[in-house]
Amino acid sequence: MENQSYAVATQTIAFATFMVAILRLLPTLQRALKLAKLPSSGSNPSGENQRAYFLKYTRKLYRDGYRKLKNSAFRMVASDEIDYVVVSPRFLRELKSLPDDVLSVNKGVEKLLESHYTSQRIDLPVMIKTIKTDLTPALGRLNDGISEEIDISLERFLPSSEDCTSVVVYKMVAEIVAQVSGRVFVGPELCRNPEYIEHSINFTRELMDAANAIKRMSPWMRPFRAGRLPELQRLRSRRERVSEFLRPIIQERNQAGSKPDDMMQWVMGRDTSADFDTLVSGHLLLTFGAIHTTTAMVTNAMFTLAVAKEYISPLREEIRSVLASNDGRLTPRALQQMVKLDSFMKEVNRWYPHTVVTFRRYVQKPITLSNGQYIPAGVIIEAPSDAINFDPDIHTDPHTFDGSRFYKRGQSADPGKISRSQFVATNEEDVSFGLGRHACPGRFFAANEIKIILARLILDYDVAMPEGLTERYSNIEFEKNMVPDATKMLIFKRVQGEKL
Ligand code: HEM
Repeated sequence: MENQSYAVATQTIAFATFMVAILRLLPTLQRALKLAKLPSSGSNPSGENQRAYFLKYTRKLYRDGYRKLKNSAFRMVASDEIDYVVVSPRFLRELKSLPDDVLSVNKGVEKLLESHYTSQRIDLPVMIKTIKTDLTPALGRLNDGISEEIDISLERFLPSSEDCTSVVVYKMVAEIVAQVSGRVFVGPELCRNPEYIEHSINFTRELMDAANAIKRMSPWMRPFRAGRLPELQRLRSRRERVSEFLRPIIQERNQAGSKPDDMMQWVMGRDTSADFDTLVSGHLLLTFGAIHTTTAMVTNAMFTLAVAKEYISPLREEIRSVLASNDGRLTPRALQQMVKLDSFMKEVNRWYPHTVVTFRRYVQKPITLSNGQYIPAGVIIEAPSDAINFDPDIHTDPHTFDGSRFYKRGQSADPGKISRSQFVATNEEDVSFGLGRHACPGRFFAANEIKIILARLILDYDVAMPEGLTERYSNIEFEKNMVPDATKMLIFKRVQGEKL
């Protein structure tokens, strides 16, 4: 009798567990059924496991899918457990205006960074507001400080003599960018501190290492094992050191009446109730968004200039003449007049973007596109920015590198459309900086900083490949990211008599 009731109890528990599992899986199953109705970017003909296949051919898979299916939304089976739906320019106009409770940028980034485990806070609207309303309008008065910081940091790498110097470009540029951005983020004393520069450069890498280590772990194991990952422990320790580094500065600013002219202070002024954790998290979010994106862009431009020397003379000429007509100062107006440099930067960014997708949004409520396709909640949509950049219907002869492409386009455009050819432009056919309300708010600062660094390097130095090398260094592709090789060197030689 006792055995019988034990058996019944066991069966009931097993059935209940089964039902709970079914109920929990139901939304996933429903989503899978709805998703199956969307076309797929293509099967995996190699027989390799899907993860390996995706990692090997990511860029190609997006380009092939876009070429075949650019008039519809399509599924992309990637290397993680997330369902992705790729949307082309045709749908971006209708999607970009949807509110955040339908398409969430934060949830998309939280998934990318595995915020639940890495503890990186994303939802910090004060940072975006401060970039837009304080940083961008302040560029005019910040540029002299930015130029000063570039001079100071360049001296560490490039001697003022006319000898040739071999430099690991990414390392040099990362230090310049960390210091220059730091000047604007936390002021001149801190930004020159080697510890600050080291945190700025390494935080992003450690955050991505931790997020990727978590993604490699089975979702079922994460709640139990993720905390023990060495990558996550390294990230925690980095965050603690950054907190301790920033603590006295934040305390001092809370107590003293002084008001430095920098991001940290603007954020504190804009949100007077912001606690210590918010300020540190905000600073780290800024570091994540700003340092390696800008560094990659400048490094890519230098790698290209070292082999495409025909651009050096016209760019130098433009920089010289703009300086001459602006009393030798790199004001935002002067930088805006550097249209050939702007075009060159935009073409470099088209060819060597840091990611193959932008406009990543988590779908919180289902959407029906104008062509009738249904996108269920729970997936991430992405714009295939790299594939769009090489679409022959958008760019003539897209596989030819033409540094003057956007200059020529700007010259021949109607006055109302000239801005579409600028480096900072965003529209449905140009999503390198994303699109809509959440398009990169830091792009005006980035363009400003990149132009000042490049103007300085182009005017003052001749740049060349090391002896025996003639080909541009290839970028390294991993998953959806593409980065310049951080180990590669170029030769810099001071141009006689030049000084910016
Ligand atoms: C060449 C350099 C840069 C590139 C290529 C770049 C690219 C991007 C892209 C593609 C997005 C996503 C936009 C979207 O999904 O619609 C983004 C967002 C963002 N970027 Fe940048 N970025 C750069 C520099 C910067 C800098 C210097 C800052 C800070 C001063 C910054 C701060 C941000 C922030 C805070 C967001 C999130 C915006 C939001 O969620 O509303 N970025 N960036």
